[in-house]
Amino acid sequence: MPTRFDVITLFPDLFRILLDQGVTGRALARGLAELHLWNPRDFTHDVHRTVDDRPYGGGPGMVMKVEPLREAIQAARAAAPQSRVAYLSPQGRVLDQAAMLEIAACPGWILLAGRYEGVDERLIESHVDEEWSIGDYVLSGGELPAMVVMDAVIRLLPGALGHADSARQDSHMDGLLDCPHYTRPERIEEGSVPSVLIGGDHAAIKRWRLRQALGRTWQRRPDLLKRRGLSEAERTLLDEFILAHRE
Ligand SMILES: NC(=O)c1ccc(NC2CCCC2)nc1
Repeated sequence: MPTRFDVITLFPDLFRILLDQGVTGRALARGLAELHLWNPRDFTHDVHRTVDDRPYGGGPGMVMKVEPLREAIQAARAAAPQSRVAYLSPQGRVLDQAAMLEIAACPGWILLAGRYEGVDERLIESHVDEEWSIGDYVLSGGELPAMVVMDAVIRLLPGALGHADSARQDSHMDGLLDCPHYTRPERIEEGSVPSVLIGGDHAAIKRWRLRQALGRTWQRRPDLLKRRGLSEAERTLLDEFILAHRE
């Protein structure tokens, strides 16, 4: 059963990025996921195809009107009855990898990408199920956040990645930062590859990678480590890392 994304956007062409290449392009081409685009301008009924208007109370910029968005959402809901509606905005729940796993578990999402100063609050209150943010910063549209969510979610779908394991080994998977990566040649002016990775001791390589992930998380994102907690074995590996990295 493919995961279905219906995106409501004034700029559908922006989403070619997802369709044309990479993991998302292949997954969409293979039907692991579906992408449908709905332009609110197609749901206007005036000669000027008006989707925005001036804000009540004054102030700069424009606000997206309720009616075109309501009709676009209703059309998407009719096409995707199992989908929930999510609005991308800085006022939303900030998403992390755990949230992406939750999102990936649902059959489909109708993503509302806003523009201008945002959408009329009555649309959000009446037709939006969830509000999401990809981080605490302001963007000129909800399209890039929508694509960020779709990219993060699609790569979690079974079969989306070449090697099933690579999704699980993604950084921020099981709450740790990623270990360092190396490829040929083994020796270059920038340095050499850690010898453990050259040998064939797969148990040692697995331990080294976990030790590095734990150590880097401890060094760079202690907040993640605190939230995650450590097993006895992980505690030992982290202690080894700290001992080896004391100044
Ligand atoms: N941090 C975010 O996820 C985010 C989402 C939307 C946005 N801008 C949009 C919201 C309505 C008009 C432009 N900026 C930031």
